[in-house]
Amino acid sequence: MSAAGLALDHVTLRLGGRVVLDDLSFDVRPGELLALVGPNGSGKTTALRTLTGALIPDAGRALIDGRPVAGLGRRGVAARIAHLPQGFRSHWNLTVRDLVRLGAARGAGWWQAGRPAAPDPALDLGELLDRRLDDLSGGERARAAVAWALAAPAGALLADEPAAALDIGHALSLMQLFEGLRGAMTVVVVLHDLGLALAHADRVAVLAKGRLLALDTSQAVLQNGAIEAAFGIRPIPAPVAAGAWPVAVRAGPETRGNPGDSL
Ligand SMILES: Nc1ncnc2c1ncn2[C@@H]1O[C@H](COP(=O)(O)OP(=O)(O)OP(=O)(O)O)[C@@H](O)[C@H]1O
Repeated sequence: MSAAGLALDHVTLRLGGRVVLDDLSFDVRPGELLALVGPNGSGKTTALRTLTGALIPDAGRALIDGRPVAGLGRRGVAARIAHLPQGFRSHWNLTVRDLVRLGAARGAGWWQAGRPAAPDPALDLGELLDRRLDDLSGGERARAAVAWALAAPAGALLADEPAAALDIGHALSLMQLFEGLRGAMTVVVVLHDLGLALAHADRVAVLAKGRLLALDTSQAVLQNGAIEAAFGIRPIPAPVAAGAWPVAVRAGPETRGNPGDSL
């Protein structure tokens, strides 16, 4: 399966009477690693769920490879997109091995799914395969969830805060795993850690109040003021070697008040 191109095209979406996505448009190029960042409530999860067709826009459309998501059906979307929701939990207290098997059956059926490949070594699940999910730590469960998401072939992975529970070593391994998928798969990853986003993504989309402030390279979003405008903080490039954390993020005096107030 080839990497999928994704897009939101002038999407406006209301939830509970409030505009959550406000004329939001962006393209994700086939095979790129795109980080989606923005303050709490800025619409990141809603944008991913719109791309999967789980939420229907009031205006505009979501597209996979140029085709409206609405016309693909649930199975059509599942065959193309792996969606790892925020705080993923399995309904059953499976072993990690069975969770990965379940992931391999997504979009097909148990009877059609081949044997899943072993989880990527970057996920460090070798010792955990026969442990049950309820007996794992939050970060171990989060790594198992990524293995679930990647167990079936798909043209794109939409991962909502997959690194939130991970220690720094496992978070870096996860981002390296995503980098390794480049080209073969499109990856959209929601991250709260700006260091991870800026260090590893091909491009960074900055959301605030349901609007796109920037979609550009890390260098560009650091320089064009989008990070300041979205979060009310000042990103400071750190003097570290390439490949390490490229920025430190320090609160500035302008952090008082609500992020995005200047929009
Ligand atoms: N079912 C709902 N009904 C009403 N409002 C909702 C509903 N779901 C989400 N919202 C609101 O939509 C806005 C965007 O939510 P969303 O989960 O997309 O934000 P987010 O950027 O992913 O936030 P976070 O960083 O906190 O995970 C929030 O203000 C949220 O309260």
